Amino acid sequence: MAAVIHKTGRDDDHAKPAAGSSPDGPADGTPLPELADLAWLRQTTKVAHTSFWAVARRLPHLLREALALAWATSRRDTVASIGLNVTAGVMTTFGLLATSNVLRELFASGPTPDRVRAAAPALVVAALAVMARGGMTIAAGWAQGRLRPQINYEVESRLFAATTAVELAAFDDAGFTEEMDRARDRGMAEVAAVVDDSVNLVTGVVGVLATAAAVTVIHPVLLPCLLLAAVPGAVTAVRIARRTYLNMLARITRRRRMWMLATLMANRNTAAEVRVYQMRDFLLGEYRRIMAIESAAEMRLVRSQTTTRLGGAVVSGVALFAVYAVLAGLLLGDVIALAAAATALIALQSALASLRTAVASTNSLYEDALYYQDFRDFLDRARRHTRATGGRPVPPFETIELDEVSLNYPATDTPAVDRVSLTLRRGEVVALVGENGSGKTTLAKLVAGLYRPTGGVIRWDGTDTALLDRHGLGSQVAVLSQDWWKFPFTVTQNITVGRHDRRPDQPGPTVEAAARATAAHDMIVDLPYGYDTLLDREFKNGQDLSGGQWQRLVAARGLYRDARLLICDEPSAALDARAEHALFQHLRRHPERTIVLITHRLANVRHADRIYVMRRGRIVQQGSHDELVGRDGLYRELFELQASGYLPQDGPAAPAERRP
Ligand SMILES: Nc1ncnc2c1ncn2[C@@H]1O[C@H](COP(=O)(O)OP(=O)(O)OP(=O)(O)O)[C@@H](O)[C@H]1O
Repeated sequence: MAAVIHKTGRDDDHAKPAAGSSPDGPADGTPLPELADLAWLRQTTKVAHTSFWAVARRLPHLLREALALAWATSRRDTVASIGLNVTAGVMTTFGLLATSNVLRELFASGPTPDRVRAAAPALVVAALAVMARGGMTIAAGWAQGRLRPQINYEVESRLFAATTAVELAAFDDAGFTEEMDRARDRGMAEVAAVVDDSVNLVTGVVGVLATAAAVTVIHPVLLPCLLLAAVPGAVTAVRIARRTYLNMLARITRRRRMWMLATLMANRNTAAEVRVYQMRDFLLGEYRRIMAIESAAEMRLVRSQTTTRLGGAVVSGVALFAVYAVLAGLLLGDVIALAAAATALIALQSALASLRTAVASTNSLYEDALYYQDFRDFLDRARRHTRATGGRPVPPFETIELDEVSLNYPATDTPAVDRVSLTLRRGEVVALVGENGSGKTTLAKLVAGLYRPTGGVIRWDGTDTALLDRHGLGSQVAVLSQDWWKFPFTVTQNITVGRHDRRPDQPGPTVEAAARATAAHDMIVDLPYGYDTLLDREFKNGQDLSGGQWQRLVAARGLYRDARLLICDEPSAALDARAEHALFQHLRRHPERTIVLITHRLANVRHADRIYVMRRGRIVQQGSHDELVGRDGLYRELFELQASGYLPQDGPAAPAERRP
């Protein structure tokens, strides 16, 4: 399987459409290539990490890391888990040695009552050792149980601290999203399991060592017998774990598609469109097709696991038989006494039980280690996508200057913004206009600091923004985006989240003032709980708003933020005429505020200080409205097209047409 992956697992394979497929989908109805072929997996190098020796080499490091995590989470519970388990192991040794003494006394010559009396002290020691061992194992289990939720909490905090710190551009990288899914899907949950397994492994190994010590004291030749009995089970367990993980790797892309389809079929947001376009059969058909491939892969896995298990069981049986044969031989050859042989049998059972624990936890640890590696890889990747926040302090700006700024989205050849130079000054209203896909939103995101330019420099008052404190820079920016998220909070929270850390003594508009400025106040007080209404239908007493009502609320959030640079990307697309008028009244020139306005409704940019017209990522025209309308070019063409919609269609014919 690994060979196939290495042969075909190149990144450029991802971009190529499958042979025989077309923009309308695969002509023959066969599944999309990523559903069957591992080459579509982005993280193909993972497979190389799954060989037994690769994992075995990582194991000590992993154990150290797991224990360090446990230590950082709770020292007391870590010490208790390991300390109590190790002491329980020592009790095993005592118990076995005492048992050996009991048997020696019982098998000695002499009257039975004398033999029993002689064995009594050793019997008491053996009983005490067993009791102490049981008590300590239970206490260790309690400490381990306490560790688990604490570690889960720690790990979740680390993951979400990383996902919220990465740059926005990370989410355009499909590899990042895939790793994030994998880390959230299994990786995160397995970290506590790694700690659990590490403690169990230590416990199992201590148990085996304790038994081995007892057996060696009784007779050294019994030690290799123990090893012989253990090896086949360990090999089988590791092989099964590796297969399971490889299967998971192969399935991840299919599963992501299944989640995607499941979300489309069972989601309030998509329910209407699914019905309007009668997509039910289409979606169910796609889902079933992937399910069929998924089930076939599962069946293959179960079959191969069963075969491996069967082989392992046969070899284990033979090994155990061999151990008994060796013991019989030693007994017959008078190498060991009967009492020692009987103790060896008991020790063998105890050792096998400890070995089973050690092997089972090695097995789980092996598998969990692979998932845990996903979690760590994701954190590493997230770190690479995270910029240091610190830098020079950012005083309120006078000018923002873009110097030959470009941006290429990941894995694209054509720049979305191409060598753009412009200057924004405090108190100006600047408009970006152009046809769909011309780069306006991307340019606005660059100005807002959401993306770093891939070429050129952005300077705030002459300083490269890369050198400035990111938090300070972001706090001077508000964006009214054309794509907003319906936060499932109350109305008030939906507005105040725009500047949730504003202290009461700091200046800024009140919630109501912001809502009034965007004509949202009246509609809010009409809601059943006014400003306290929860905006999510999926919770009790939750309400939803219309598209335009949401846009008013989102605009109120942007104004509540009260930032020096306000970027408005289609802020009125869903607003009615009255709300639009109210918003644009508010977006007038203000001496302290710079406004970047993106809109297709050119009537709204007439009063802008400067208008930049974009085409294919470049600025092709600039000037005031009157200047641009007075010249031939894209702006006049777009403006006249829009204006023609307001001219009477059946009015008097144009002079040229009136001529006979
Ligand atoms: N996240 C992204 N990843 C890759 N390409 C993108 C991404 N976002 C936008 N693009 C591409 O960049 C180009 C510019 O897109 P942008 O959204 O900036 O255009 P726009 O002028 O704002 O369009 P519209 O008027 O439709 O909002 C388009 O070709 C678009 O397909």
